[in-house]
Amino acid sequence: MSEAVTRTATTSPGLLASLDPLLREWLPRQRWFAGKGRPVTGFSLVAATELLPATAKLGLYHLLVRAHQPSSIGAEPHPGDCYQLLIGVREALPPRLAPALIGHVEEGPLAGRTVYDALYDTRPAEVLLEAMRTRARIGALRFDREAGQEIRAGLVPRAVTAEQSNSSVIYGDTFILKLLRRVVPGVNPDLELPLALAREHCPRVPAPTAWLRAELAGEPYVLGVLQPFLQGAADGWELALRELAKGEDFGAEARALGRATAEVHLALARALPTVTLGHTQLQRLADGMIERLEAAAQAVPALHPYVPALHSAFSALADLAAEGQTWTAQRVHGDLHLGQCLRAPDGEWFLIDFEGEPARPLAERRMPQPAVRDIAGMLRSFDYAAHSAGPPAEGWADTCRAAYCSGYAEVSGRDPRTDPVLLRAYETDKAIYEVVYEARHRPDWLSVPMTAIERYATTDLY
Ligand SMILES: Nc1ncnc2c1ncn2[C@@H]1O[C@H](COP(=O)(O)OP(=O)(O)O)[C@@H](O)[C@H]1O
Ligand SMILES: O=P(O)(O)O[C@H]1O[C@H](CO)[C@@H](O[C@H]2O[C@H](CO)[C@@H](O)[C@H](O)[C@H]2O)[C@H](O)[C@H]1O
Repeated sequence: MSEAVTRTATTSPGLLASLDPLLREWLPRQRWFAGKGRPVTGFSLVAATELLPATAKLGLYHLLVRAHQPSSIGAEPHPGDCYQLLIGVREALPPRLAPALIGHVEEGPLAGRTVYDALYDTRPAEVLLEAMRTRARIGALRFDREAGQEIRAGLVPRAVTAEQSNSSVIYGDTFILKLLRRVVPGVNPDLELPLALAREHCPRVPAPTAWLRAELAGEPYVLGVLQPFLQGAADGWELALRELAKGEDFGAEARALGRATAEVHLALARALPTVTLGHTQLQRLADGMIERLEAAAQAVPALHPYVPALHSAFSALADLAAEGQTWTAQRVHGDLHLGQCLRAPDGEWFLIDFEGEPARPLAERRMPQPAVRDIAGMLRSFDYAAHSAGPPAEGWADTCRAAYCSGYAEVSGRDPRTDPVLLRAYETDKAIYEVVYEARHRPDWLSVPMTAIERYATTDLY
């Protein structure tokens, strides 16, 4: 497949060829690399923009590269995922940048120089913030800032080193920039939903201050979002594990989280269209869940014995649809779990990361869905916490579940437990997603969702 390449005039055409052998080795080792388990057979350049001249002491390229990989057996041929890279070029790396090393270039325009992941370096990170501050247009890159939002010059950057699906830089404890790593064309919910919520004055989500986009072959790509940094905030996952380790209950926080989730859902339902899901749509929803179950069982054989029993959670949903049950669907978070909830030092909860499940197509992530989907994600997360450290703490998770649902009902007027079939279907679907996610990214964690799978396969609805 041929693809139009966008590059600024000064970008050398031999650049990608000279980086190719280094990227083949480096890219698959990154946590955010989505094509784990299949070799990278080559790259093609989607866009290249020189942000600092490579001839200088420090060069900087913004690259969008497509990684070619053989399709999984039986899967449709795929052009390969497109990744956003910020490549720094230096004579040699100072020791502080050693973990960011990509390699030493042997041939081509950068021969003899060292290239590295420049997001971890001060000057390149400053270049990005400055470009957003000044609403720069460089090559295909469009840096924008929300009207009325100011960015002070000179904020000092530091990269977030935690392993994530994307990569983030904090600027002076004032802002955090998330650079998306695997990028796809279209409207990205990670910018779309926080902007919509900000315009609804929803206080539970940090409002985007600025963003980076590209226009390539007539298609928009969201590449990054800058938002206020919640200084001193702790994420729900850390807090839950801390309370568990102390033998403390997390009910009050779970209730507050339920309230926060409902506030966000109500604001999303005001800001963006809602639809009623009738028989055909619910049947399609159940069919999609069944397809994912079957695909997951192909990918992770440990699921095989549970397939028939799990199937019944989805056919129960289809049965309700056939009886005439309907549900309202709206835009949702799409991948809600404790790690996506931040508690500020004053005790207020915020929800972040509206990208949805990164492995699903964008169009699917942007579809209105029953709000129960997010609730199921959080309930799974309490279960994860209860099973990830020490002996399983089932009672602790049950208290969290009940408190979270009650908190949600207090604000929304609807208790998720009044939809047990839908809730079970979504929890099962999420646990199946988690099995695949863990098998791919964190095999040591596989037993956590597998324990839930076993339970769903052998117990009735609550
Ligand atoms: N507004 C914020 N304030 C403080 N920390 C944040 C903020 N947004 C994100 N973070 C931190 O950055 C981490 C990664 O952000 P997230 O949007 O979840 O990215 P990813 O898609 O890579 O998982 C979060 O787990 C959180 O610790
Ligand atoms: O990186 P993202 O936040 O977009 O989400 C992915 O990674 C998550 C793990 O970091 C994964 O979440 C699963 O593990 C969590 C504990 O680490 C647990 O709280 C969640 O309930 C569980 O789903 C998430 O599924 C994945 O999309």
